[in-house]
Amino acid sequence: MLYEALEAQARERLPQVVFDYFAGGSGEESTLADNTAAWARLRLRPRVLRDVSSVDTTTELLGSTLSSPVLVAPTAFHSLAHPDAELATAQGTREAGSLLVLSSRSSRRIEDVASHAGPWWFQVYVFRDRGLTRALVQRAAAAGARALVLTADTPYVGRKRRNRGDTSLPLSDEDFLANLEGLTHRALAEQAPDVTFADISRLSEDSGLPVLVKGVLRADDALECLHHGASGLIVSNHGGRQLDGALATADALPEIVSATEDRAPVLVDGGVRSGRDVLRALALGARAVLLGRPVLWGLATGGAAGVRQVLETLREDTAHTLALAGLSRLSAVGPDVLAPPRAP
Ligand SMILES: Cc1cc2nc3c(=O)[nH]c(=O)nc-3n(C[C@H](O)[C@H](O)[C@H](O)COP(=O)(O)O)c2cc1C
Ligand SMILES: CC(C)CC(=O)C(=O)O
Repeated sequence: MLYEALEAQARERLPQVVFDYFAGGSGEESTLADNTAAWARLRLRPRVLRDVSSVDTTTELLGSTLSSPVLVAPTAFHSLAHPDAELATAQGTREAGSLLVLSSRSSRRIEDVASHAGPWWFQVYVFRDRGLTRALVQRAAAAGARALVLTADTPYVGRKRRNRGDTSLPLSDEDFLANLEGLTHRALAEQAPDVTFADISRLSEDSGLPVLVKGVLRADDALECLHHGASGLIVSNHGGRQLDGALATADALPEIVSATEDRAPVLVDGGVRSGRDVLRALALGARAVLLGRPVLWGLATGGAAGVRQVLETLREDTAHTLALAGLSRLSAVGPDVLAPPRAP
């Protein structure tokens, strides 16, 4: 994996409670472990004798041109990793030619992050107060977000073995509530457990933006999201932080790609740690992947430059992998790149 040494450096630098919050998963952490293992199970079938003297990793996604099919996943509270927090993440992501999905739980204000960002989408937690949610997505739209990402897998926050919840984190109220104007108490900032498919079109109407749904692991849910107006899907189990025992995203992706038949882009995250994993995801039909924890390790160890380096390393490794697989551009990647599963 590309990021083991970087993770070790971040572990040395961060307070234990913060490292555990970033690195941990819910329950027994079985889904967390399976996310990486499931990518590794997929074996590649390289082509030979193709001219791979130049490899193009650029891609277009919902109107944004990106240097590679790797986006930054939404993660909360970047002030825990670096004093410049999401401002640094936004800058590093922009410099790498990637796209930032900004968490609702950012520790800097949307408008301030936007002024440092290239293309960005806004991740939405629907709060118990729907008026607060509406105000938030309208602010995001006004600040230049190009899409919303509705996180669907977090009606309640998964219980982590390593942490006793975010109350143990060294976060000021100002950082905790950066985006939630007018809220004076953390308890008011809880997610709504009664979010449904109807919220997809509501968010789109309130903001005027396309909505992607993140956290989908089943074909029937994927189709229901499209029926309710979703413009894209993100196959995700929240990096193994919500329902432990949920299937790995590499195992969920094929049924969703097959059911949705190119009607909307399908993205995936969870345990993507190399160019090989990026190629595997694309071969299963994903349009792009999102990277979670490695970006936090880059931020913790090097601020904006660290984030940029994490993304550039993966872009370079993706280009190298494509070349070794005999592919000179992303549109040449198809299911034939994967070998049939080995008999158990
Ligand atoms: C520390 C941390 C905070 C996260 N915060 C959010 C969040 O605010 N919103 C969200 O939709 N997903 C959140 N996620 C999930 C990520 O968007 C993503 O699904 C996951 O981290 C991808 O897996 P990876 O870390 O293995 O790359 C968080 C993940 C981590 C590790
Ligand atoms: C504040 C949390 C809900 C952020 C999150 O999604 C996570 O820690 O996984």
